[in-house]
Amino acid sequence: MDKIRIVGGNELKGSIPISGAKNAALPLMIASLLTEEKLILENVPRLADVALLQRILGNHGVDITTNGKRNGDDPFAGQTLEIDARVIVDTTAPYDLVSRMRASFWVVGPLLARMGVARVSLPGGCAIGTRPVDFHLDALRALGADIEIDAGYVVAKAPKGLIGARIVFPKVSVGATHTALMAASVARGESVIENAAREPEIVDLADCLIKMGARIEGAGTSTIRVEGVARLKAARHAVLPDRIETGTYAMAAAMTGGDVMLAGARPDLLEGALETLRQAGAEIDATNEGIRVRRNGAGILPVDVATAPYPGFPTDLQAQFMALMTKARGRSRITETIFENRFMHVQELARLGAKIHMDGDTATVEGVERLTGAPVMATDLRASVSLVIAGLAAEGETMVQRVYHLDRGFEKLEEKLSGCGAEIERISG
Ligand SMILES: CC(=O)N[C@H]1[C@@H](OP(=O)(O)OP(=O)(O)OC[C@H]2O[C@@H](n3ccc(=O)[nH]c3=O)[C@H](O)[C@@H]2O)O[C@H](CO)[C@@H](O)[C@@H]1O
Ligand SMILES: C=C(OP(=O)(O)O)C(=O)O
Repeated sequence: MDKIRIVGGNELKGSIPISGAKNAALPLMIASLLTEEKLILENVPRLADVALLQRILGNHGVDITTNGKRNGDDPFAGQTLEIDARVIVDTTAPYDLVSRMRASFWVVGPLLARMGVARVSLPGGCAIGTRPVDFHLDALRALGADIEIDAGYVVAKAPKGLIGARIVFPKVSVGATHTALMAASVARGESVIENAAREPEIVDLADCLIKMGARIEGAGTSTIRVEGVARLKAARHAVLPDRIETGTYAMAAAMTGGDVMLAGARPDLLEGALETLRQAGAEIDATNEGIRVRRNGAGILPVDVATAPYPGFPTDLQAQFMALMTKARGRSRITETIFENRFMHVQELARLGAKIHMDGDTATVEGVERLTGAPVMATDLRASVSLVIAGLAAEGETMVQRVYHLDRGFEKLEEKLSGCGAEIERISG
């Protein structure tokens, strides 16, 4: 298994290109199942999750062509996928594939809507909580589906097609909003989705569905109205920049000090998190090129945060922010309100000398003067990158093990950071 070796202490200086968003690319690829015509997606990140979803879609009969790289191409440019779901040969998404990635479960909505039947294994994904799928299933039931659980599989049937309905989510769910939006787009009649997630990735999916001919209003607000259409057609869409990758590198720059341009990043996608970073002492400026992050001389200030659905502080940046707070001048409190078990980075950060006390859903972090390098274990995607951020500021060598978690969501992480002066390398094995 590969490891990442970091020798901490260098300031980050330079430019980091921001990739397309994993959490938008995945539902966009899945939306291809809704049409017999070709969906062309640009700016798709090269990630393990994207490759796995290509395999899952391939299993359903979807044909995907990827543009190759030519000499002289920007090594960080995203890929273009031409996705052709003209024929669906199999409506089963098997356990061995779906159990490895949460988002793959979302094929259930489009398969059901288009084929009238779907058999999809219950999902896996980052082990950060129980993560049930009841909201997805209730949304599909509201649209007229008959759903049973059989031997670990969701078996959904709607032989006469889905019918528009009012769907009220009891709690904000990104994935269930994706499911409802995709299924309602081709249901008969009008649907209203209430308490919908407002994340930018929902807006990106809605924008692409609209290009495909869907009639959707209100994406980005809590109430989304969808007038179902008989069929969707070909479209071309570019995936929006990854706000979590952006926030992660912004925190890395705030942690090490220095001056970094996050090229291609969109500040409007993470205003709340950037404001929190400003309070922590980082200077942040939006420019034509992206977001410039600096921290010169002054130390890191403690800031309390609680995660919340968009536009609140993202749970996907909680671990990275905790890493930053380990070196703050004072005490901060970090509360996780979305997932009940998203603190696995705490004991690993402690190996580097961080002082963190847990009480229920809140971590109290006592900033320390110095962190010291140590062997640590990546436990999930964002937890892993929090260890990288801490390692960049720790004295001596940090060896991050189980980096396959990182490869799910961070494209060319070592190249991007070493390009800004970090001492970081992958050790294959
Ligand atoms: C691939 C992707 O985009 N993953 C993101 C997505 O995950 P995901 O879509 O899985 O997360 P949700 O927004 O659905 O989860 C929010 C909360 O709702 C609960 N819940 C969800 C669905 C359901 O049927 N029943 C239920 O109880 C979850 O356990 C959790 O407590 O949004 C999360 C919250 O921003 C992010 O951390 C993940 O990175
Ligand atoms: C939790 C995440 O991914 P997933 O939902 O695929 O587990 C994430 O992207 O941080």
